[in-house]
Amino acid sequence: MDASIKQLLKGVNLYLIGMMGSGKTTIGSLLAQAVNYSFIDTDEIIVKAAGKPISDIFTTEGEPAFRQLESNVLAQVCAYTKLTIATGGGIVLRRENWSYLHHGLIIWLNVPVEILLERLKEDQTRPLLQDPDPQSKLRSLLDERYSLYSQADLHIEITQQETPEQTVTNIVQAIPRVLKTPVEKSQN
Ligand SMILES: Nc1ncnc2c1ncn2[C@@H]1O[C@H](COP(=O)(O)OP(=O)(O)OP(=O)(O)O)[C@@H](O)[C@H]1O
Ligand SMILES: O=C(O)C1=C[C@@H](O)[C@@H](O)[C@H](O)C1
Ligand SMILES: [Mg+2]
Repeated sequence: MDASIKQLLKGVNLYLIGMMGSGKTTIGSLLAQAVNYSFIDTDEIIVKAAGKPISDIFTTEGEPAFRQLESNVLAQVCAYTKLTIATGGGIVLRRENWSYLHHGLIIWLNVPVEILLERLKEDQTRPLLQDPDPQSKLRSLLDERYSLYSQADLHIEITQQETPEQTVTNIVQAIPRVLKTPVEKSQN
């Protein structure tokens, strides 16, 4: 790892936000390795704790119950440092979650709907995408959430089919632009 990134980050957590399929889980794991952090995924923690897949939680307990579990997990993880955290696509929806996210550096993976659709066309694990018209569903979710995702500290625009490794390189190169020191971040 580049020693200057380590000095700059000072253990501050990296939160990946963005739409389902934007690559938070895939890229988060690689980004953690790149900056020598541990990796966690709020969706995975919820699935392990509940003992059932997210689609089952949505069906049996409903989306509000899932959102509460998500906030509980986020509240717990933000107490730790040196983490790269892949969040669920809807983490931005609750105002209280932002107070946790702002403990760290928030990175938005901004991926066009066409690419999301291509990645997720065979997917059955995302309950909100089990819709007769997944493209319109993704568009309306993105419209609803766009201004929320925009509140991230760092916007990573993915405009073409780039590899996860290229995206990680872009993120690592962009971090110094938004995080000169942790003090500056807290003053923004
Ligand atoms: N360049 C890429 N970057 C990231 N993911 C990619 C890329 N190309 C293809 N994928 C694939 O896209 C799919 C969705 O990625 P991933 O599960 O990481 O998204 P996510 O943002 O964590 O979604 P969710 O919010 O539903 O958890 C995966 O199957 C992943 O392998
Ligand atoms: O975008 C969303 O609302 C979701 C994304 C996934 O990460 C999961 O958290 C769940 O499928 C809901
Ligand atoms: Mg994920």
